[in-house]
Amino acid sequence: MALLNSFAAAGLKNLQAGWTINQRIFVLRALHKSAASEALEIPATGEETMSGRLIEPTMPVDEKTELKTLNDMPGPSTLSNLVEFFWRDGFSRIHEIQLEHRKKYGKIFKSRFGPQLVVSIADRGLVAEVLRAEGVAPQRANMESWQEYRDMRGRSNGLISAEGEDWLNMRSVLRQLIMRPKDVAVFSDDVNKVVDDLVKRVCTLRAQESDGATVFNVNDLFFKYAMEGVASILYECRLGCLENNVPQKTQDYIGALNLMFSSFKTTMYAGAIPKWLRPIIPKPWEEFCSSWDGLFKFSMIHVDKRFNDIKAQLERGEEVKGGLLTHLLVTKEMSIEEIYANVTEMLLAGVDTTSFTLSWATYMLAQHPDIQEQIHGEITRTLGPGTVPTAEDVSQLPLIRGLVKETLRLFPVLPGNGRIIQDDLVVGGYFIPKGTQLALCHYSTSLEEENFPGALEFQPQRWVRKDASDRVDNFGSIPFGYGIRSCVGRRIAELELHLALIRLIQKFRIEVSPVTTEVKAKTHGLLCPSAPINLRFVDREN
Ligand code: HEM
Repeated sequence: MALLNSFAAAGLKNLQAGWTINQRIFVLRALHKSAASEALEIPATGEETMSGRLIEPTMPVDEKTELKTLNDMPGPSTLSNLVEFFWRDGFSRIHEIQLEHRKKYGKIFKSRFGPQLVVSIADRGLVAEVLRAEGVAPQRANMESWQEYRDMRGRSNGLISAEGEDWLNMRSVLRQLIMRPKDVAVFSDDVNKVVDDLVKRVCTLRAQESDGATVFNVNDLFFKYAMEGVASILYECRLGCLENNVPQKTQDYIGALNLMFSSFKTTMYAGAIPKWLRPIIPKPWEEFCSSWDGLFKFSMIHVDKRFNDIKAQLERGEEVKGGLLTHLLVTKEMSIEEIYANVTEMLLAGVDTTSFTLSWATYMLAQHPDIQEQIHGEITRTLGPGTVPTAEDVSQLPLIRGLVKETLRLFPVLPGNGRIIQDDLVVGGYFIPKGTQLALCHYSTSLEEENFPGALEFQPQRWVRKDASDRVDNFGSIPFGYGIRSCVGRRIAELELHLALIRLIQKFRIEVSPVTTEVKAKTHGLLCPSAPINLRFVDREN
């Protein structure tokens, strides 16, 4: 017992790496009763969630419980995965495959991709267990190709690609600056100026069409809005994305970004193709490097410019004022290389994610005119007609927040997320050894009827809290992740989304254009529209 207690005290971390699986299972079984429920922070039975249902304890604390191993776990064979992904274009249907596999194999299943084994978790309670058990520096995925590029060019890592202590240090700097709504509320005015330009751009684009209302492929427009918005915060300057003539440097950057995403499969292969094959198949790696070169170059130009402006101001004895970048440059909490890497990776993470969410949200509004009217009513009643909203106003507009949450529930930009577990773990009755790659199936849990009654319906009001005791932390839908490694840009994204949507709904009635056929989601790295979404923006009377 003393032995067990000392293990329990040291947590699961101390399970010796050199032990056989059976030895580790033995100790975990013994720990099961005494400590595992604490170590894994299993949610208490009866914990209430937003949908009013209970999180069931998924690891029954029962003496007779036998832990199963990965060998016992169901899942598709390597052959069927190969057919699914390479023959049936599974890369663009990863979200659908999640649903199919959940139905066929249950809440937890394994898949093999060549030598790589992935354990998929497709259940709200199990996802909660995994994320609540995370250590101080969780690892998302294997970032070898990102790391190789950075080593080759002598570049630092940003938050997305960093691990361990490096990541922890940078995360603790950024967390204090942008993780709370009130931290980002100071960017309201800057974002609102970008929203002004978005509204003007809608008017310019629709005026070019014969009906004076249609904007074709709204994602192009929202991509430019998201890039301009996030750059106004990260670089503290405007890029001119929403102007008629987009400046050449900005166009070059957009080209690099598109190369990174449009050749998603190619860049994925860049990581998957062994190094010795590169002389024979050089293109994926070359494209991967050249798009990173473009992204870094663009960030460096803007960071250096701000650095030189600050230096000049200091030399003139002027007070230096500014936002996030100014803070990082002045306090030197990060090295200049770390600043380059972080703004580069944040810009990369912050553009498509936000623009796809805006495309889906406006598409949903157009398809549900009654809901659009309810939201318009809430905005008008709360703000008065035509008032430009600020970040503070958003807390008074639960339906706008519900609109964003519901959009991200139905279309989680990251349909799945990854973790490489750093300690042996027991989840769903299985022993999963340290180092295993987990896939958290957010798309599938978001569409689970048990988690969200009427799961396929668009119901922003389901997120409106009835009173303060109404819990909203539903692990069924966590589009920004959860915990210490969750999205650091969440508050920035929400600010951009809320302010843009309020203004668009205030000014326009958004309708589906007759030339739009039903648009479904496809996976292209992120969950994105499979066809252009064309919408009509009709002036409202008020
Ligand atoms: C709708 C918009 C967005 C969504 C849905 C989203 C979602 C996510 C998700 C799911 C993760 C992984 C979390 C995890 O592993 O637990 C993530 C990570 C991250 N996101 Fe976002 N994101 C959005 C916008 C942004 C924006 C605007 C920025 C930057 C300004 C940003 C910067 C990042 C960074 C740097 C990380 C890595 C954090 C880390 O590893 O510490 N994201 N995001």
